[in-house]
Amino acid sequence: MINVEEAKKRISEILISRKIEICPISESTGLFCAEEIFSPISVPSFDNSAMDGYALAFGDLKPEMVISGEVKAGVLSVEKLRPGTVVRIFTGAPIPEGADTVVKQEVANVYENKFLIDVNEVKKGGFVRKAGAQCEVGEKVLEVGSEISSGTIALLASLGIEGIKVFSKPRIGVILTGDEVVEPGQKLENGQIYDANGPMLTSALMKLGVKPAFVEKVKDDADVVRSSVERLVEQVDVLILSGGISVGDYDFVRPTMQDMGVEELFYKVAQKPGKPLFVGKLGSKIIFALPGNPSSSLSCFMVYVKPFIRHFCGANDAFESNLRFPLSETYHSESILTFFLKCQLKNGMIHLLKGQESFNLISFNTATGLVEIPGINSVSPENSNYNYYPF
Ligand SMILES: Nc1nc2c(c(=O)[nH]1)N[C@H]1C(S)=C(S)[C@@H](COP(=O)(O)OP(=O)(O)OC[C@H]3O[C@@H](n4cnc5c(N)ncnc54)[C@H](O)[C@@H]3O)O[C@H]1N2
Ligand code: MOO
Repeated sequence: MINVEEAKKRISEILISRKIEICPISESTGLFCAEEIFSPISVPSFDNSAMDGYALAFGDLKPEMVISGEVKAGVLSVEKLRPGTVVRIFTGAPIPEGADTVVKQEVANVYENKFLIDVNEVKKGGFVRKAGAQCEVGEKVLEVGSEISSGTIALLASLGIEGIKVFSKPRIGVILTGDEVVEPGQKLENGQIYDANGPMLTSALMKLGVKPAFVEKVKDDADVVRSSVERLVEQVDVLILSGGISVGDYDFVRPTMQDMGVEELFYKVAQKPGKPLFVGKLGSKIIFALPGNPSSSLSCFMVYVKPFIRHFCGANDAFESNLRFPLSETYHSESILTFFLKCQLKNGMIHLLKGQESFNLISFNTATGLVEIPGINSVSPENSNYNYYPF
């Protein structure tokens, strides 16, 4: 059995080969950039007004000046400013040659074609958005591995970029084991339970922008588990199994991995829930076998599978889990295991919830995430910071 830090380290060291594709920017939200982007133009590409008002040369400023013309946004050619005069100007309109300052209309008085101003209200260069203020031509604006948000898309669009190279999402499939597990909608016979892990893992994957290639339920039968894994692993980059990974007579997942020659990266982590976690490699395929209890499955997903998938998707910060918050109460544990507890993050504090058993889902509804309580101390004091994993 290894500890949580060692398990995280081994996952962060898995080598993967990502694919790259070109994507229209409008379809790239949530993907990760696979190239450095350098601005093809300066933005703004011309000096322009930040306000509706009047443009003038600060050196010519006088309490009374003549309004000699008008410039509106979108005009393609603009006359030079006549010395000693002002021009009416609108937000986004080009600053005429000879002008260097804009006065917003709220502080000016206008009488016929006269512009009247308290000169103390005017700041040299005021309300002029200079060419290149956002970025200069050739300036780096995006790093490899940065996540594309609506804001990123606005930035790329402002540079006239229509498509970018992004990392392809991995293909991921889910296999659920357990003879007792039935689909919602079916009648529950004695000894049966409804499948919580299938919908839960699907939802957690969808949140990462990955639609599972399949979610297939298999019987607790050695031959069926093996033939299903052999067939389905071919279809994906990452295979996730739920259940059947413990030591019972009907837990066939680890023996299957051994029979198939899957290289075991680790099995069993000193943690609760989720101790019998298996991670392995078959050629270029990565296999996560998560324990069947839903809390154990979700906890292992959040702590190990999620960062790995984000890494596969191209995120450059996938393994930097720096969310740490103080506990609202002291937590006592006699265990050497690291605990991942369902909690609520409220007003910057972590509040532990009732019903922490790994079969118990009642607090999943109100939980905002998990908190990691290291197993080395028997007392985890309130107000100290602990790793937090948001759902
Ligand atoms: N002798 C030992 N027994 C167990 C150990 C151990 O160390 N020695 N570890 C326990 C721990 S910890 C866990 S966690 C479980 C993990 O067991 P498996 O991964 O083999 O999972 P199953 O036995 O198939 O199922 C466990 C539990 O979860 C329920 N389950 C399974 N699939 C689903 C699903 N899709 N939706 C909802 N619930 C599901 C299943 O009915 C079981 O109750 O092993 C302990 N045993
Ligand atoms: O540690 Mo198991 O994962 O109790 O539920």
